[in-house]
Amino acid sequence: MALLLLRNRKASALGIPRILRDNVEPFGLNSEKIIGAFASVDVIIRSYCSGSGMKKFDFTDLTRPHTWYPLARKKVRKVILHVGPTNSGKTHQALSRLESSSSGIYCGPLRLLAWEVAKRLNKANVSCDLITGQEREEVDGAKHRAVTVEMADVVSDYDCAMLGCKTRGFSFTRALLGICANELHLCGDPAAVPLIQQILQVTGDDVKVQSYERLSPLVPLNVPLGSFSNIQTGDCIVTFSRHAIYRLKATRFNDASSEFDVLVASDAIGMGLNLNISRIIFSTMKKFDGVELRDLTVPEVKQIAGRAGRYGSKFPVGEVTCLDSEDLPLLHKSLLEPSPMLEEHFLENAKLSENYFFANCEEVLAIIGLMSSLIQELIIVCFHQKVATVIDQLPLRLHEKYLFCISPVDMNDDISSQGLTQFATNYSKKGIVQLREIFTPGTLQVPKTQAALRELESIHKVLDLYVWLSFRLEESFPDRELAASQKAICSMLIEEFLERLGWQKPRVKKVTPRPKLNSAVVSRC
Ligand SMILES: Nc1ncnc2c1ncn2[C@@H]1O[C@H](COP(=O)(O)OP(=O)(O)OP(=O)(O)O)[C@@H](O)[C@H]1O
Ligand SMILES: [Mg+2]
Repeated sequence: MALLLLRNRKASALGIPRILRDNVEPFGLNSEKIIGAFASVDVIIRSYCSGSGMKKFDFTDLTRPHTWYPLARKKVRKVILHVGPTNSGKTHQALSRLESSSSGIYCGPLRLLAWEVAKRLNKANVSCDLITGQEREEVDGAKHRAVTVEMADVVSDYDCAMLGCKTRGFSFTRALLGICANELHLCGDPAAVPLIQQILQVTGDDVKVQSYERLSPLVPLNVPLGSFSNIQTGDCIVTFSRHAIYRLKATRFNDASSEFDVLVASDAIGMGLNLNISRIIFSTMKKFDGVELRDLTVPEVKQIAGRAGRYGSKFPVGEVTCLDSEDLPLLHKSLLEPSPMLEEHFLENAKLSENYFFANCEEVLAIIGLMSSLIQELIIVCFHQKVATVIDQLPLRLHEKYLFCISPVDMNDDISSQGLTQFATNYSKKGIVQLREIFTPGTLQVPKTQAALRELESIHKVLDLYVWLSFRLEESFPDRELAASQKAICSMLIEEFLERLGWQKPRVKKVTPRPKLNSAVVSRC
């Protein structure tokens, strides 16, 4: 599901918004101001493009998204909600069930988690594919798949499915409603239960709640870290921006003579990873969320703090503290408070960058009213005006325009947006986009300045975009391997740059479950 919002004058950029605009009119919405509606992008785009199903699908009735997944609706799914605090064995229990099933799919919020599950299943001789936006590792004869949630398969029939409950907006809702499985396991905070129950009320599924208790203690400390000289082996310092991670790695812990085994991580670490961590240290309790610098929420604090002292790890008791003493009260308070029940906070939760806007909140809310119980799980899919404008000029078919519009491109980054434009232009002209004609690998070199570092990061994004497109337009983007190897070189050169700043290269480059901690970095994948 998505809320499509575009400026009126861009209404025809993709053709689709006009259809939506025309069809939301019966609701009495003012199409001059708002051209949006909740809709299943999947269903709309696919049925529109294929020319089939359009007659059957009533655009004006957006109130019954569960009916968009007829395969799942053929079953009365047994849905098990595994709920409890962090480190209580929810994932372990659900995965055990997945492992023993005859066929299954795991949908995780993070690539690392999908990777961890694929590894675990394959190790247990349960062949399992790994599928994310940017990679596909298929195992012969596999009846199991570990995927990132946006890749959830809603067109196959599984015995068992598992869905990580750290929400990812519409992808999560689509998977929740659309996965066709005899059993569906969800793991998460008790605060999500009423909402999930409400969402699933209309599906006829059989929903059960299974509660868990923490398996090992987590102790909030009364003393802050104060100084980095107090860092100990097993510590994990959590920060909220990639540059802060680099800075901390480079200037604090990574002295070549340092004996410390320390992990520097972003908040992505909170999404269920199992690592050997003795003490979590919040470098700050504030996070820039794309709009403003705000305090961490109760669930965020709990999720991140919950990485310390994982059951079965080297550290049977976890500790948590902050770098600065002034942050301790918020830490302690957050750990004591129950997570707020998930409610309808659509507009507050929706984040818009300067290129987007809510056309008319009252009217948006009128539409939202149609979907009341689902709102929490919805996110806005805004077709970026810049992308739509660029793509609309090109002689592409609708589904191709749609694909370029939803591609993971950072249009605020000049090099990335140029990359997308060039890919789309070449594709429309020649039908084939050869990376070597666009990109000269020889130009890659170790950056010497912060600006050069940013440029290299942008090139990495462009290569990533190429890989993403190559999975969707395989024949037209044939140089996936070259792109992937160049991406690896980019990462190496970035590490090289950091090393020159005094950062000690980690012995473990990829964060694996329970790695030897040594200044590894976990960031959102
Ligand atoms: N019954 C068990 N036997 C052995 N190990 C277990 C068992 N239950 C949990 N564990 C281990 O304890 C650790 C924490 O469990 P798990 O990851 O399932 O917690 P969780 O409740 O999903 O936590 P989070 O909310 O942080 O994701 C994992 O390393 C897991 O393998
Ligand atoms: Mg978990």
